[in-house]
Amino acid sequence: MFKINSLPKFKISIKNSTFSFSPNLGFFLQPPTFFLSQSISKPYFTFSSKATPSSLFLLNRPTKRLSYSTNSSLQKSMNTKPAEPASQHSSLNTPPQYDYVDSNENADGYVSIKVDASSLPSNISNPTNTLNRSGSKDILSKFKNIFAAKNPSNLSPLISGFRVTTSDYSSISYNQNPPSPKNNEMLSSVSSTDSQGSSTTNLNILGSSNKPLPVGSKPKTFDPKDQKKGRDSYASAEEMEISKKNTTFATWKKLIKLAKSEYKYLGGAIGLLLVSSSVTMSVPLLMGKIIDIVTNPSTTIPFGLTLNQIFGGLTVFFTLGAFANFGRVYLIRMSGESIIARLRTNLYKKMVLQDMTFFETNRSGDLVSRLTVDTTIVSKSITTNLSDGMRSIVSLVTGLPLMVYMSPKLSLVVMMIIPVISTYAVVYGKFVKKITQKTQTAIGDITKESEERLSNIRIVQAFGRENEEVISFRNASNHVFDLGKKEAFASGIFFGSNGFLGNISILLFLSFGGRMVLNGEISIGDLSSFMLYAAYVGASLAGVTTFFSESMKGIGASNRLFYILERPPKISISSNSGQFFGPIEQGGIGECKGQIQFENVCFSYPSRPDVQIFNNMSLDIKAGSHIAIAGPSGKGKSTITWLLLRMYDINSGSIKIDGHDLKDLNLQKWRSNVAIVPQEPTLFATTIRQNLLYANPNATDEEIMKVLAYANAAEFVNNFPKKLDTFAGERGVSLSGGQKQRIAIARALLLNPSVLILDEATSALDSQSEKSVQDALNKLINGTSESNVLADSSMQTADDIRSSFQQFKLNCTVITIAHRQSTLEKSDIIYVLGDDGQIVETGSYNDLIAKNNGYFKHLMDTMKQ
Ligand SMILES: Nc1ncnc2c1ncn2[C@@H]1O[C@H](COP(=O)(O)OP(=O)(O)OP(=O)(O)O)[C@@H](O)[C@H]1O
Repeated sequence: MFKINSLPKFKISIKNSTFSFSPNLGFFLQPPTFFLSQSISKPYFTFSSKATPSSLFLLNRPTKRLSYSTNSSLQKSMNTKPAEPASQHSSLNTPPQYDYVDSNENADGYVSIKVDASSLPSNISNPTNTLNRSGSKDILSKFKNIFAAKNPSNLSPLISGFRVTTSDYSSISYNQNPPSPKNNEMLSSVSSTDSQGSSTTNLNILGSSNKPLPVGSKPKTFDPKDQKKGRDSYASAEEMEISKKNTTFATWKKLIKLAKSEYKYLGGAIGLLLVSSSVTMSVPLLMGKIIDIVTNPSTTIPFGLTLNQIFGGLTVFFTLGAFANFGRVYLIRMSGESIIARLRTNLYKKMVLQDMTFFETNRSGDLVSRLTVDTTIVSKSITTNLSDGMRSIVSLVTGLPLMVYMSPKLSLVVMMIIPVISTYAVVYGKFVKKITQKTQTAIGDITKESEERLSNIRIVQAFGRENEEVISFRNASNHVFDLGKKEAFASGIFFGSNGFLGNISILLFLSFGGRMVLNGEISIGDLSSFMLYAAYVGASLAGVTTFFSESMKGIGASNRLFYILERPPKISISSNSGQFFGPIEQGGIGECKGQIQFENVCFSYPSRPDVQIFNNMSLDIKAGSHIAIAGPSGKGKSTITWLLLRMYDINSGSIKIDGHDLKDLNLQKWRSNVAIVPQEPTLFATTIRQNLLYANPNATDEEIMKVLAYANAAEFVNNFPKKLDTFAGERGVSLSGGQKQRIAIARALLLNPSVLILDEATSALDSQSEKSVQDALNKLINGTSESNVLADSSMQTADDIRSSFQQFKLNCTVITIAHRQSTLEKSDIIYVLGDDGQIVETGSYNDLIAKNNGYFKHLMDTMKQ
């Protein structure tokens, strides 16, 4: 395990870039997890020193400035953020008067420090907080803070981690005369003297309070504008390009097309809609007639019916209407659900068939949001909303002529309002479309941020970033709220004024209508019918405008779906095109032997076209050979494997498998010939058995145990109470790094591949385990072992299992990417990647290491240091 005292020399590393951490952080995080956003891009310091008699480690979070000094005149100081104008932070200009209360040295040499923060500056709330945390051995590995406020939202950025690891320190005291902090910085300082009194170390940590925030500044957390930066910008540019082509009319056509397969149900629903609407629209007419009959006994009743017979008949008529309405709603809802299910499946299918660039530029949380939220909105807009809209339109187009029929004069009065409302509806609808697209994007942002953070909660907690994450989430959530507020305001104005206009038209109607009744131009019954029709028409008009605005919401959301549905993957993974390895009589090109040739390959990642990874790089790997690829970090070793799987297309040159150009091969089938154990193996949140079956769903438990034994994993799996049924946790979080790697090796072996790629496959194992996995693999690869078979449940250890192996040889090409000598030694040929994107040396380990000024020899020598 990593020991502070063993650090070689004085080191300072600054993390002010989101994507790069210095190697010394790797001690704590295996594998290091990087967040793909700006929110932890604050400077991060690790600090260690052997320049003092004892080692000292400091872990300091969003500290603005850090200075370190020893009496040996070693001084480092950094400013990581331009200072805020002093005037804004005058109250923070005074150094805080922390009272040092207690320090206590644990038996293991770690020091706990207690600081009374009661005299914190008044603008920091909860001034009675006591900073009190003690260190333990765990602190280093878990990044627990020694200093932290009880209410971290007030003080968290102050000093987040401090630890002195030495038994030499006899005292730690608070420096009463710290240097003046600048602007909003607050200062804490610890000085210590070693037991011999021969050396003093002063640590001055200048931090800042995040409450109150400096005027005009925000914590660097979620900023919607950030979403436009970095990798999101690539996706949004492409998405905007596609969205631009989708006019409202074109989108509508596509939406209707989506509903096409439901035409039987939707047709039935439209039929029932006409029935129920006819019933509804006849109500005012019938009511008017009944009022006239009741108020004027001389009125003749049609067909000589009695009033009771009329009521009985109407009850039957209305029941028919009710059934028709039920059928309409049921059919519409059912079609809606069916469309959602189909839409989601199509969308998911399109997503999983996309190329890597798509996934590098679109975050999974956002994609999930499109799959769930947007599909629901779209489906609603083409079913329920469409149905309600149609009902309103039917009411409108039947109600209006009836009104005109009853009284053209009154109709003219009422209809004066219609153009105003319609214009209004169009303007409002356009606004709603825009805001919905923005809101859905913002919801997608929330989903992707929270999904990423929650799935990496260990890192969040280990870095003590809970607070910032909550702030970031709150900001993202507030962004949605802000958009919602705008929509609410617009809706308020729209519906409020609509209601007002409706009421004004009623007033006009009553004043005109009343006079007409008095003049005998219209009967009371007809006026009542007219009033009911006017009410229906008014409601329909409101319905039509709602339909319009809801449709615009649907269109806004559907543009987010059509971007994916219509995006042709840059590399097609279609299952029925191209040549495939397999029996010639079945249309194949013969079984895959595993010969691999890279010829003058030039490549740069699409998201970073300016950085050339390979420049006329050539490789020739014989079928069935065991080769290794070596080279300094970041030179493209893993990239070779991604190109081999055609995750990306090369810029020029060619890659051939058994002489066939990779571009001519059926990708799905080619990939099924390759097994990869990646640097960071990923397991799914299911049992170990299911994870293994992912490679080969037909494998038996016996075969599973066999490959587990080869991967030196049988023993620990057998030791789990639930053995193969042990749950691996999300992304394999319930297993250690080494255990995950071994399961991943077993999974790869279970595929029985033609090409096996081991990308640092044993890097997380201790040397003993690595040796045993490598031995097993080497035996498999070279076929010298009496290996094979096994797993009878009575066999408890890997040795038991291995001893029952029979002759077995892994008959495939093996590509190993490794740094360790023990791994490299075993390969037939090593290809060494150099600085200029080419293979600079090729040969066996012994040949390469024998070259005195050789690149490989130099590489190996550097790693030994
Ligand atoms: N998806 C990507 N998009 C853009 N650049 C990438 C991508 N993946 C890797 N790179 C860059 O390509 C270069 C080669 O990366 P690669 O992972 O192949 O290196 P490597 O030799 O395997 O390194 P290591 O030994 O550290 O694993 C690096 O500079 C890396 O930053």
